[in-house]
Amino acid sequence: MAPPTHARTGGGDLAIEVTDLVKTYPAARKKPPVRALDGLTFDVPAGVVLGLLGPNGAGKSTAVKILTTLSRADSGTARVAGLDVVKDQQAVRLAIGYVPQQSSSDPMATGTENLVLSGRIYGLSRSDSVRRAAELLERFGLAEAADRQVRTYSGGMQRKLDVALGLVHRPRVLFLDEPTTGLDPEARADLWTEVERLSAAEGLTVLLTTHYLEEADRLAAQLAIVDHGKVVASGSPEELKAELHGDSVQVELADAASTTRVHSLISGLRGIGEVVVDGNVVRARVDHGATAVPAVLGVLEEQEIPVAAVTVARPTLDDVYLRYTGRTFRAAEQASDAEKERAA
Ligand SMILES: Nc1ncnc2c1ncn2[C@@H]1O[C@H](COP(=O)(O)OP(=O)(O)OP(=O)(O)O)[C@@H](O)[C@H]1O
Repeated sequence: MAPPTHARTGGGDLAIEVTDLVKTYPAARKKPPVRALDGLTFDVPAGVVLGLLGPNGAGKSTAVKILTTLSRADSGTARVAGLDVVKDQQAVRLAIGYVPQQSSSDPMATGTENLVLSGRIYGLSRSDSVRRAAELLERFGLAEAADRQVRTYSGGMQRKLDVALGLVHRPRVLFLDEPTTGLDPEARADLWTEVERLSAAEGLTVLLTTHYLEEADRLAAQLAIVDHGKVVASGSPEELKAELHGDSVQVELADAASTTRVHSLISGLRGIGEVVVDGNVVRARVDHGATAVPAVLGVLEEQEIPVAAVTVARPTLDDVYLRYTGRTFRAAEQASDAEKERAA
């Protein structure tokens, strides 16, 4: 497998530069230490939305905590808005906005009160804070709810307020940690539109972490795919998918018990690349979808294996992830969840 060649974009005005970050959490309760970052390297050109995509436990939040000065790496360097996150900690804090996974708003205060307080904390005068609060509430479609307590907001409204809170002091770089986790599809799409608008209209650099492939595909102009604390591939979603030639054939089986047999039958056909099993679905990378499907269906019919559905698709980010890590995104998430349960 060829190593990723474009983890660095090189040249231009870089808003974030991350070089070889390593972070190990110490051993706890007879558990071994956890190497959360293992030489993480990537950069983000100014004005770009970069998605740090990886399954749970890949190290995304740890990276964001280091870049937002909330945690320190064991080694490696990171610069944000041209400033070193260790040596220029205070200046970094003023140059960035950070929207953590957990909401930081006060549920008993109104939207306006939350924003005004945040403005005051950042050193804005009272009148500037009030003006900025009104401007942000308007921009995020929250003006009508401005004087309501935040606890009465829907999940989507609360998340928009969280993003607004991160923007009060007009940062140059905005960090969004898993911004749409827990939101329904409509609220998620709504927030995507807001983030797109922000980056387009204001030239804001946005680093967002996500474990939603669809979110990464839709929102990020550049992606860094993270696995076990390292960037395994990077580029625009289109570039990453275009690197995979051919198509992806998915065979959904009526009976999950036959997946192993189907895996070996399909693997034996000509023109077939990697074959993986994902639940009752067997997925294969093929040179040509149009010629592979009749061959796949032929061999399954011959063996009298019932098929629920067959689909042919252009490569997805899941295929990209599979190519660089050897497992599907869903399998990686399940493994990470199982690991967490064991550790608990
Ligand atoms: N404070 C901590 N102490 C010990 N281990 C930690 C700590 N924080 C994170 N980890 C471990 O470090 C690894 C990376 O975690 P991190 O939260 O950075 O991943 P992530 O990609 O953001 O995933 P998630 O979306 O689940 O937060 C995981 O194995 C996690 O269990």
